[in-house]
Parts: sequence; C-alpha cells; structure tokens
Amino acid sequence: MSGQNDRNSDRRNDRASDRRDGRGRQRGAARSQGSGHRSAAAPSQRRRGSDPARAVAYDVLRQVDGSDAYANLVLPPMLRSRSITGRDAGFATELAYGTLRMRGRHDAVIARCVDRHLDKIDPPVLDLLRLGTHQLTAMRVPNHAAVSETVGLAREKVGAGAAQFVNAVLRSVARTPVDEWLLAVGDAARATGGEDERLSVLESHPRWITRALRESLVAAGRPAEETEDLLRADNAAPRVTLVVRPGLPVERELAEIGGPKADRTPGTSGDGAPRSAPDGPSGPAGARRSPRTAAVVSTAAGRWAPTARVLEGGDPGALTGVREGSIGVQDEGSQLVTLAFLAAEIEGPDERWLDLCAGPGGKAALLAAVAGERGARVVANEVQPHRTDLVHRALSAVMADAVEDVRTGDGRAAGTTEPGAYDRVLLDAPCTGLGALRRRPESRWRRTPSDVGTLTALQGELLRSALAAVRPGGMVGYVTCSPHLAETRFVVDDVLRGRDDVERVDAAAAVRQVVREAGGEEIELSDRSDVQLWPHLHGTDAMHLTLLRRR
Ligand SMILES: C[S@@+](CC[C@H](N)C(=O)[O-])C[C@H]1O[C@@H](n2cnc3c(N)ncnc32)[C@H](O)[C@@H]1O
Repeated sequence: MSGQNDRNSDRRNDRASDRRDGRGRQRGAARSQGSGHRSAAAPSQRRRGSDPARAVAYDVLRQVDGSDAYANLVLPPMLRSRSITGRDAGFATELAYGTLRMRGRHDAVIARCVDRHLDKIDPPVLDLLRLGTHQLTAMRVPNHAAVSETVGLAREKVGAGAAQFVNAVLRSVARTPVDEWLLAVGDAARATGGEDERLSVLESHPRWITRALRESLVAAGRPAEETEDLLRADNAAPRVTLVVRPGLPVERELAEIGGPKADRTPGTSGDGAPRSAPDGPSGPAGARRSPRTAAVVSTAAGRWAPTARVLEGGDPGALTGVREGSIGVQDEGSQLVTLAFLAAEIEGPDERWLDLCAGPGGKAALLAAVAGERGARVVANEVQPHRTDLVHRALSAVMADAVEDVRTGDGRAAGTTEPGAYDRVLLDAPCTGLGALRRRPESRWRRTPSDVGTLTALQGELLRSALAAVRPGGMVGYVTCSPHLAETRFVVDDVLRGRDDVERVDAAAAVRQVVREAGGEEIELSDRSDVQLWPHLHGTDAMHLTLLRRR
C-alpha cells in the first residue's frame, strides 16, 4: 500500500475508531454523538491520547523487559493507582499477560513483516508491535481498533516516526488472517527444527522447555502428543483458587465465599443433595454451585482438595477471610500435595513439623492450620528475610499454639543443627517453576537451561538436610512446582543412591486418599509411587510430590 493510501486509510480508521470504545466495541449512536453519560471531569481532564488500559499493558511490558519486574507483582498496583477497574482491568490484564505469554509466536509473525532482525528493533517499539499483534491475532479486538489504538499509544510513548513504523508493521500483520499466519510460521518452524520447533513457536515456549515438558510427560506415562495440550494449558489464564484453611473459618467468612466447605459430605452436592452427574445441572464435575446468594464472591468446590474453592466471580481481596488470613489464594495442586504429605501415616509421635523452605508461606499456613486441628506444631524456615516476613503474615490467622517458630535460615544447615528433630519435614524446593508457567507470564523467557543445573544442586543439598532433620520413622515430602525430570525424579534418585536408611512411600495413594475423603472425582495418576500433576489434565499447576520415610 502506498504511503498516501496508508494515510487515507489511517484517517478512515481514525473516524472508525471514533465510533468505538477503546476495547474496539461499537459505541451507541447517542454516545458517539455526545449525548451519553459524560464524566464529571473538565474537558481538559477527560481522556486524551492513548487508552489507559493499553497504556498499563505497555508499562507492564516495559517494566518486565527493562527492570526485570514480575508482571503479576507490577500489574495489580498499577491498575489500582490508575483507578482502572472492571472490564478495563480485565482487558489490560489479558493484554499484558497474554502478550508476555505469546511473545514467541508474536515475534515469529512480526519477523515476517519487518526487514530487519528483531534484535535491531528498539525494545519499546518491539513491545508495541507485540501488543498490537496480540490484539490482532489472539484477542477479539477489531483490526482497525487494534491498529489505531496501538499506533496512538506508540505516538505517545515512542514518537511519531517510530509510530509510523508500528503502523506499517501492524497493518501488514492485519492483512493476513490468523489461520494463515499460524500455518505459515508453523510450517517455517517445522522446516528449520522439526515438530518440537513448530510446537514451540505456535504455542510460544522456548524449545528447551517444550522438550523438557515432553520428556516429563512421557516419563510419567502420558502420550507425547499431550505436549501440545500441556503447552496450551500454560497459555491459558488459570482460574483463581482459594484455600479455606481448616479449623479457621468462622461462619461469616464461609458465607462470604458462597458456601461452606463443611458441606462437602462425600457423595453429596454442596447443599447435601445427591451429587449430579459430571457436567450435569450443577456444572462441570465437582463444581457444585453454592446455595447462598449474598456472598461477596462466587465460588465452586475444587476438584480435588477439600480445602479448595474455585473463584467464579468477584475480587478475593474483598474477603474478610483473605484479609485476615483464614482464607488464602493458592493453587489446588499445592493444597493437594500438602494435604497428601500430611495424610501419609507415620508411626510414633506426629507433633513437630518443619517447613524447610517456607516463603511466602502458602503451604506453611495450610500445614499450621492442620497442625492446629491435630495438636501439632510447625517451624517455618525461609532463607530470605523479606520472604520470612511474608510467612509471618501468612500465618497471622493460625492458632498461635500451632506455630512454634518462624525463622530466617539456610535450610541446608537444618540437618546438621537439628538432626532427627522433626516428625515431618516438608521441602517445597526452590525450582525453575516450569509447572506454573501459566501463572508467571514472563518466566518462560527468563529461565535458561543453566538454571536447572544450579537449582538441582541446591535441591539435592536441601533434600539431604531434610532427611537428616527428620527422625527415624518420620516423613519427608519433596515438592516442586516443576515437572522437569532433573528437578524431580533425578534429584531424588541421586540423593537416595547408595542409602538404605530411606524408603519411598506411596504418594499416589496419599493423594487418592485425600481426594476420596473429600468426595472428589477419581484422580488420574501414573502407576508410580511419586505424583506428578498436570495443568491440562488436573487443572492444577504441574506440582510434583515424592514421599520418603526415614528408617
Ligand atoms: C517454592 S518456594 C516455597 C513456596 C512456599 N512453600 C509456599 O507454599 O508459599 C521456595 C522457597 O525456598 C527459599 N529458599 C531458597 N533457598 C533456600 C535455602 N537454602 N534454605 C531455605 N529456603 C530457601 C526461596 O527463597 C523460596 O522462598
């Protein structure tokens, strides 16, 4: 298209975008003619320039790229400070997180529309191209709104010259239908690197991660073809799951979440009626609707853990229970492995438990809540002082008797300084987090294969320490939120090699017991004694659990 045509088309687009709101939704005639609701702000204070939601997404991308920030830590306060709420907040979140997750695929598309290597494009300009490409290929934003709003943002952020470049590239992206783009970049990737490369580009994962996930799936007895489902699950926003910490909630808090977990009598629905068939009137299997209507948020029972409630609507931050700590936000897989660790039986006293790597305290709070019920005590240890503070906060609602100590220390020393001092030790090890990629949109691009080597060395040292800190007959739970074989099976095999004072315990049986007692559906696990959960199969993070008993 000639420059003149581009400019004419620009003007047409500008006119078109006048009749649409920032999301690309058609505005009503009265509204666009100015007779609709207007803000009380003076004209000079009304929106000028770029759309605030897109501006937030851009600022998040810049902080992630320029300051190594974590998107999930940067975005919520930014939305709050700019008073962006409701659908606008939802749009900004999908745009920021989605663009970060799908960066690999978007870059493959952008690369075919520019005449230079992407390294040669200024990072802020490249981020604008990614934002525009995400709207054009992965969101239901009309092409003209996606282009004109992103170009408007570009004018504001990087100047008119670079905005022209953004305009030209995004128009080029918009000219080809999405299916054709996917076919083109997929075929090109397959031609250079085979099926792994095609999947990696289309599902936007670094190739080494695709390979590692496929190997872990196959080792867990799953078909290699499931890799695609797993990668797709990493690209979907996870549902928010609450943990209702046992023994703590009072009636008011249960009412706030729209239905007490106490109603989860095995074999009945949430209101005590017989359980309906999966996907029957009560919704998907296990998702029983609450009978209460005046709740602050709407939730359904989790699929596996008796403590889990899946958020269906509302802001968990508005819950008294979340503010006071009797309810938390926690992946259901994390809840399940923690409860399974506690369900595995040990002989003798079961009174003193250690959480060796406790920060920020999600599992420690669940451990301590159960400890309160069982008359046990928890010591929570964390190496980073600022994360120890978070553990203190997470434990704020737990019965004081249930928490013996919260301390800052190197978990590798526990086995030497406190040998045989605990009945149970949970090691939720620092790991690559490859099992929680859906939660941390940028992390797949930050992690490198060399992280695996560094972390596995640390994991091995921590596991040796955990095994020394537990008494003979006591239980160690080795947990990671990574399914990478090097961080799971190989670390455990390596530590146990040549030792006859440790036996493996059937973690799968412990998980099944928790699920059964909660009245959940049958859980699909491999026939191994260790447990690997999967986002595409279980709807949880890919948590790993190995249980080990000291002889
Ligand atoms: C996977 S996170 C634990 C998550 C936590 N269990 C929860 O559920 O909230 C691992 C933690 O181990 C901590 N860590 C790393 N090296 C450690 C060490 N040598 N000793 C103790 N903690 C360590 C990290 O700072 C991080 O907070």
